[in-house]
Amino acid sequence: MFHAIGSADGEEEKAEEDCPELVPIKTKQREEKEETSRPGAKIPVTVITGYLGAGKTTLLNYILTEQHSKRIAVILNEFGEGSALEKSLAVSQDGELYEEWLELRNGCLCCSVKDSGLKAIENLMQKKGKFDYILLETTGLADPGIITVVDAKYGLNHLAEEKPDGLINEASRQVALADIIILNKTDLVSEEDLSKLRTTVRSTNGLGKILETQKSRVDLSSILDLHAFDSLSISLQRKLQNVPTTQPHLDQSIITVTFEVPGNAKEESLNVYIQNLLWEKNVRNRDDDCMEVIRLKGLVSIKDKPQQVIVQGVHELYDLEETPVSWEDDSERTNRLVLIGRNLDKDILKQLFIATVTETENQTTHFKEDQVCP
Ligand SMILES: Nc1nc2c(ncn2[C@@H]2O[C@H](COP(=O)(O)OP(=O)(O)OP(=O)(O)O)[C@@H](O)[C@H]2O)c(=O)[nH]1
Ligand SMILES: [Zn+2]
Repeated sequence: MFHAIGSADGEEEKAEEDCPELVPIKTKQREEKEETSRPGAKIPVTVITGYLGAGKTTLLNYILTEQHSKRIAVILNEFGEGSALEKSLAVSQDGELYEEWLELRNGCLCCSVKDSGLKAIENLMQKKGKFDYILLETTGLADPGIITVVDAKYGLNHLAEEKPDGLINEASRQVALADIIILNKTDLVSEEDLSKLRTTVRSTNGLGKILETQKSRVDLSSILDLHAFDSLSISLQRKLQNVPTTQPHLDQSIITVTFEVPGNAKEESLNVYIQNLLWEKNVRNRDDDCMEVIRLKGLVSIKDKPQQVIVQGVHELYDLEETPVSWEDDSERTNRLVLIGRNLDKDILKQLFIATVTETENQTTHFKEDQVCP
């Protein structure tokens, strides 16, 4: 999610006019109600991320110029000086400069912002009303609905890059967070190298859809329905069922762990389980390394709730969302979780979840209150 930053009292009145009032966060619930009564009322925001030069702008330009029936808004969120202007020019085709939204013939809009993505999106809502999709290019934001573009030629190097202090490198993090991973520039590598990259990417993120492209020319229908897809818990259930637990490809590398536990969890116990992983970070594996969860996704069964609940987590943020789908009967109730991260031990994670569901006291075995992970 975007964090609202209060706008400075400006000398520039024009800029202030363009910046609408920020909407308080408490409107979220109302919006969700609206969405259920009016399907499709929420516009999906997709973040396009990826290593320097992987092909993000190429992808956006492709979307902006390709003929399709969708109304798409693209926000180029460039943080570097100068590059925004360069990109604007590249996109506008006729060389027209814009600070405003640039309308393209195929029903798309494009805009470049340097600071808050939120400002640009709200601006867009006020001026243009309805869009099918909003795409946002960035190198840093983390939010569900993420497309990561990977350079087929240098991707493996980026993924293997070692960071000081054992930190997770940026390329791995981007792949771990992605819903869709585009292996771009396939023209530059042999089938053998491509297959190595595919295997590494798959072992990092067992959940995401992998696509292969040249010049980021991807089938648009396959990348534009990320949120729509997830809100249907039936498809999520089917999708999660096919996710395998992966083996670490490199030492200390990110893997995907998945398991299923039948039964109901009390909402409070479920929160404790998730918070121990994402917030307290006090769950350790057999080597006493802290588990680091980057992404968490699941379909869970909560005690006294007839509906299936989706849990989504990205780094420290997570939320539980009731779906409109009810469990058919009690025998069917089951929890399916997918966790992507480092030092993950499937057995321990599953055991802890079983303890959560059955409310036995073995919760403490792998939690060390006094030894919080960095
Ligand atoms: N050979 C080859 N080159 C490509 C392909 N896709 C993109 N490129 C080139 O790769 C370079 C970088 O592409 P961009 O789309 O600017 O990459 P980006 O991710 O937006 O880059 P930054 O914004 O700098 O991080 C450009 O020169 C593209 O023309 C491809 O499939 N094959
Ligand atoms: Zn770019």
